[in-house]
Amino acid sequence: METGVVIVAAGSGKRMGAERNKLWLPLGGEPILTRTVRLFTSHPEIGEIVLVVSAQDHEEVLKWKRQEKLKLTVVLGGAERQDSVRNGLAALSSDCSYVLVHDAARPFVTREQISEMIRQVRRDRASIMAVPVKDTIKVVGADGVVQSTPARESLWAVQTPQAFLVSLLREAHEAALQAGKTGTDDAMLVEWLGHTVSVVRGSYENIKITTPDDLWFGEEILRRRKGEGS
Ligand SMILES: Nc1ccn([C@@H]2O[C@H](COP(=O)(O)OP(=O)(O)OP(=O)(O)O)[C@@H](O)[C@H]2O)c(=O)n1
Ligand SMILES: C[C@](O)(CO)[C@H](O)COP(=O)(O)O
Repeated sequence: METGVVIVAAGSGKRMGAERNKLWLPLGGEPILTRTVRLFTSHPEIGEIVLVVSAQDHEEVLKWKRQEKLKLTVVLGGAERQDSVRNGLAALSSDCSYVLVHDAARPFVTREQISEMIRQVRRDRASIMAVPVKDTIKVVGADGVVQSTPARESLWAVQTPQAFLVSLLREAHEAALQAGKTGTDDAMLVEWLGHTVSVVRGSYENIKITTPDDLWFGEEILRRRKGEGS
């Protein structure tokens, strides 16, 4: 029962405000993109890798793939993250039974966390990585006035990898496409089918590089890990 990964890297990085896709920015001296991809090319339990990239990055990624002799499939993404995931799913081989979906903008996931998600999805068919929120979260209306304050103990900040039975995720994406619904993560689409999604407690280090300050946090995470010899 093959496990694959769809790594989504086809965004434009608008919130980073860089001149090109944020994933080419250096982190510890290596582009975020290549750092994240190597986490999976070096993982013994990942049998297949599909990397979803933008048209602007396509040629450069193919050149890097050839230079590094990497076994991965490169496909083009879409307007929304959901479209990119769908394109990645379509490129998975027929013998891939389980899939992890991971943001290329999350270069700090660990080998052990990837293994944990693979174990969990074989039991639960749908599982996500998340951490309990530390701040109080409020729902605020367009008028800038607080509408409600959900109980913090029930709130988790969702990360990736998110892991699914391939057939389940394909069904969820097809249903969302037919309904014209867009979710901000893949688990939402599975939840809309009424399927349960389990949660694996992740790490606060598994940040998504989104805005410039995340680069500083990221360099500090690398420094700390280097000091710990990991
Ligand atoms: N149409 C899209 C949008 C996003 N992503 C990917 O999904 C991950 C999470 O998205 P996000 O952090 O929002 O990246 P961007 O969309 O590039 O950032 P922004 O929203 O600031 O433009 C990233 O690895 C991004 O490359 C993608 O593959 N296809
Ligand atoms: C999937 C995700 O990383 C979970 O937190 C997040 O929803 C991605 O959102 P983005 O706006 O596409 O970065």
